[in-house]
Amino acid sequence: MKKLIRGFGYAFKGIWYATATQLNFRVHLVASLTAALLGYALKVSAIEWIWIIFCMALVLAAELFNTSIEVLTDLVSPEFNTKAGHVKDIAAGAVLVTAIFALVTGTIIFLPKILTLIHAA
Ligand SMILES: Nc1ncnc2c1ncn2[C@@H]1O[C@H](COP(=O)(O)OP(=O)(O)OP(=O)(O)O)[C@@H](O)[C@H]1O
Repeated sequence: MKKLIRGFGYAFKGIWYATATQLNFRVHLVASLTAALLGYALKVSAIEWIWIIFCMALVLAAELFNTSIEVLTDLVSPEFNTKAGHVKDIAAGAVLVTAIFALVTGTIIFLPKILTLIHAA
């Protein structure tokens, strides 16, 4: 049990490290909070909540993996190295793919509701 709790501690330490050092991670946190507030305000359905939460988890987890890969790359290859550059670029590309997916999903969920509100006003 103690080991399990210690494991959670390490995981939160990692999340805190990413929050403190990565501007992109903080941007994704703010975007997640904004999506949650929009979801609440626009009374999205249970299925839509699942998609919103899935997008949040996907993007934040991708950003955590990206941060981890950046740290490991800097450790293994502190000097300029073309392959180290590729490793970081590919990891950043993976985050971009998840962020685009989240943006498209958010647009599909929120845009019709926002347009309905605008037309009703
Ligand atoms: N050791 C390296 N060798 C070659 N290219 C690198 C190296 N380190 C970084 N790069 C290039 O610079 C880009 C930015 O790297 P950097 O480590 O600054 O990441 P970042 O996304 O700006 O994150 P952060 O600013 O949080 O460290 C990489 O995507 C890669 O193209």
